[in-house]
Amino acid sequence: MSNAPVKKVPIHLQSSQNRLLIKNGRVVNDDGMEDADVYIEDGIIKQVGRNLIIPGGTRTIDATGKLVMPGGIDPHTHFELEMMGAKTVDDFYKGTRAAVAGGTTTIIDFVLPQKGQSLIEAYNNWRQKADGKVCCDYALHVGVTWWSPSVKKEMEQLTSEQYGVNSFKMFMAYKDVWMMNDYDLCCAMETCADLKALAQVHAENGSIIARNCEKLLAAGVRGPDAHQLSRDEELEAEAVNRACVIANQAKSPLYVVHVMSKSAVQALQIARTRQKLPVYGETLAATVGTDGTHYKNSCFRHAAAHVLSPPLRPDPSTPQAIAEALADDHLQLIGSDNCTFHEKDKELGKDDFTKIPNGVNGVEDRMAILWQKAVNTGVMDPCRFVAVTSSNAARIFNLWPQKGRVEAGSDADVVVWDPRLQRTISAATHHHGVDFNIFEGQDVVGSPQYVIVNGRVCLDDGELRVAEGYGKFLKTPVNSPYVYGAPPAAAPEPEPVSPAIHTPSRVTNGNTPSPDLKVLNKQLDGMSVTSSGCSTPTGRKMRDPGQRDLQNSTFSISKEVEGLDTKTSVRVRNPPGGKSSGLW
Ligand SMILES: NC(=O)NCCC(=O)O
Ligand SMILES: [Zn+2]
Repeated sequence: MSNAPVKKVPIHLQSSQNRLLIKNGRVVNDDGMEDADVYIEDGIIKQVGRNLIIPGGTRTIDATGKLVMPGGIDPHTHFELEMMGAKTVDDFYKGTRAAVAGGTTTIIDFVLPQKGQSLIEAYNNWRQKADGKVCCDYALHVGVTWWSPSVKKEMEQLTSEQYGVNSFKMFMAYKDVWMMNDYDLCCAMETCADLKALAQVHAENGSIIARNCEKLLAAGVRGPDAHQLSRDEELEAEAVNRACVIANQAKSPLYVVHVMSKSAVQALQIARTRQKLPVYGETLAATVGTDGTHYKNSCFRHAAAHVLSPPLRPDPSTPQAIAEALADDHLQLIGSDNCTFHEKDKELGKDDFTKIPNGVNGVEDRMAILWQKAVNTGVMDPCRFVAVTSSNAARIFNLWPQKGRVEAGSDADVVVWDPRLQRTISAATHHHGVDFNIFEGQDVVGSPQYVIVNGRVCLDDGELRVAEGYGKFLKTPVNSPYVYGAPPAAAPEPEPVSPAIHTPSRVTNGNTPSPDLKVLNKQLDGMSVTSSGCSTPTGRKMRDPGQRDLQNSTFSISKEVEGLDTKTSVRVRNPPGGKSSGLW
């Protein structure tokens, strides 16, 4: 495709796309699947069901054999970020273009102020960079990279309706740049709790990393492989534990961004047993889709392209373990941390690994990689896939059910997913600005065929037709019911906050499985064509022993969806948190 951006097309000029019917597909939400048609008008899902009455002139997409899912929400991107003396290649146009190509229809980027800089000034700067360029909707987290009474005041301002921010990220690494000490971290988390915003942390022990870097450089160890050596799993796990302790002391819920190792997942699990408030864990497509063996590649370009923090782990069992942690609700979301740098920028660290700009791609391939590694292998069912790629982010950041759900009244951000579509990931064909892809050469089965963004068909039978500036900024209100609990009802005691967090094992979408669910799921296991794929309370797809591979399995989504003349709709149960009431 041409690199020239398509300028925004006013919605009233897109008449043929104002009304859209997606027919014969299987609708997948995080709590169940049903065979249903989806009717969209003026950017909103108007009806979901069968035998819908549709106005003439409506465009129809035939989704026979396809899954109809909420568009992905990538909770972690860095578009047009300046760091370590370089600027990311993917700006808000190229980045969101790549996002849409892969099935993601909302991204949440990070405003990262310099130490001493006004948070509001940085926020305005980000809005300026993004507003005219985004091809899909976006929201913003704001980094708290230093501490003072003015920062506290600005956090309060940012959570107002005017700015619409409900999450703040603190760094425990990047010493002397963005890192906060424990005292300041505690103050920032207390402020988040007071404001009913969500505290996020980059969890790595930055002081010890700095010391390790000094020692490695002094010993003449200067190549990209030293990046991982300077910040091993122990330093991530220690920081995860410390962040949980501080959050507990500050009485704050916590969201740990990019959990990259088995040790860190374990630290999260242990901390949750004593944690008073929710702790969420996000991992990355990079962690599930590749590993740290690439740091040993003799080509500097190749090794440096994989440098991000925390790093990919050399333990080859990590990707599978992380996919399982996502399936079992030990982790709740998968993001990309998309932060791409040109070769010439990575070369800033040619003779000193500490100067390699940190970051990798992932916003485009996040969904296909997880599908390939977790759904096709039987680790996760399609409902859990929707939960971790979309709905959980919508709930946590208080965008649900506007986003993250295929339901009447929700925004028409919809993906028609072809579970049989085969392709090979490559920098030659991806839609990023960067010329390297960390998943290069990987074959995936399952990708979007159509991507609908606010009612507009932006990926049309594989043809990307995004429009620059078409997306809008999403204000995220504080006091997410999912994080802070629904407002108390009249008589009964309020529900405990987010059961997902307190019962992290064996659940789909954060719910403790009830006995009847287990029975239901057992029955579903025996059902073929029309049954829900949400067949286990763990989120793992039921399968017969030895049939882990979707392509070789009797569980064939495509086969199941095709040729149906009857419908079985299975709703597993209502999601926690209830419907979001916090939207302004
Ligand atoms: N993750 C990374 O390596 N780069 C982006 C900045 C950050 O999130 O740490
Ligand atoms: Zn990041």
